[in-house]
Amino acid sequence: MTTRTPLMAGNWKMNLNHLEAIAHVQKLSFALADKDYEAVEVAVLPPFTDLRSVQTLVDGDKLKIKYGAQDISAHDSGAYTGEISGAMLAKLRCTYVAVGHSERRQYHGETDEICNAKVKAAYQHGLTPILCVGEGLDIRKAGDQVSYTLAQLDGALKDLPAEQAESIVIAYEPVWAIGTGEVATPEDAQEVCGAIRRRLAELYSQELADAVRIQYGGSVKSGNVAAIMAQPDVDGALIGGAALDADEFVKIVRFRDQ
Ligand SMILES: O=C[C@H](O)COP(=O)(O)O
Repeated sequence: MTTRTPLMAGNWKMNLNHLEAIAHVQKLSFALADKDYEAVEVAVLPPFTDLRSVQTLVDGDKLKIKYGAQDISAHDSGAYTGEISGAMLAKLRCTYVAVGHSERRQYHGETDEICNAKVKAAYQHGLTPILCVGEGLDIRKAGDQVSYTLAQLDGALKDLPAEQAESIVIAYEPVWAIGTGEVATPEDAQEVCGAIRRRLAELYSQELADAVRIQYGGSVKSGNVAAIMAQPDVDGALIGGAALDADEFVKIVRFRDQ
């Protein structure tokens, strides 16, 4: 049985400017100790404009916290106004990049095909994608959450070689639970995260499926994280609102103490 190190990643969304980012990461780094990093991988996903400041702080103080971006262009360079390439993120020494967050899908029309191109762009530049999948409320009410989410997974992983897929992180985020306070039950999270792992085994191999980390995201807080993390196929969380409060985020990282 593969041991998967949990990944707790804070997605700041469009919050905290570069000065606030420095203060926030400093607060996290003062609070987190070596034993936290031994038990859990900790990452933050700030806005693009914060990344250089976060990089300087992390490099300068040799912090163990990882960081990444919330999006990546499917293109390498050129006339794509407003976009940020994988090469630019790699130059900032990002580890992770979120791909296909439901807010990108909803407000920016990102399809599974675009997510597939972005996942490939991330690997091309040595970045690890955190691929977000998950159903909306109508799909959940119809009981189609597993088939819907697996179709998103299939689309985003199309033609992705096993050597790349083995390091991907999948974030299962039911859209109805994002920012609503409506957290999925631990059983809801396990149902879909378990199905994702079985699909990875079908698409690749059991060994690869056992190695991939699958996060849950959607109204995760210190008060509910332990029950979610107790599920066998949940290997971490993608945290939005609660990641903006450093004390709360640290408590989530220390989910075993809750
Ligand atoms: O990326 C994070 C998710 O969208 C969850 O956000 P939330 O914790 O505010 O519900």
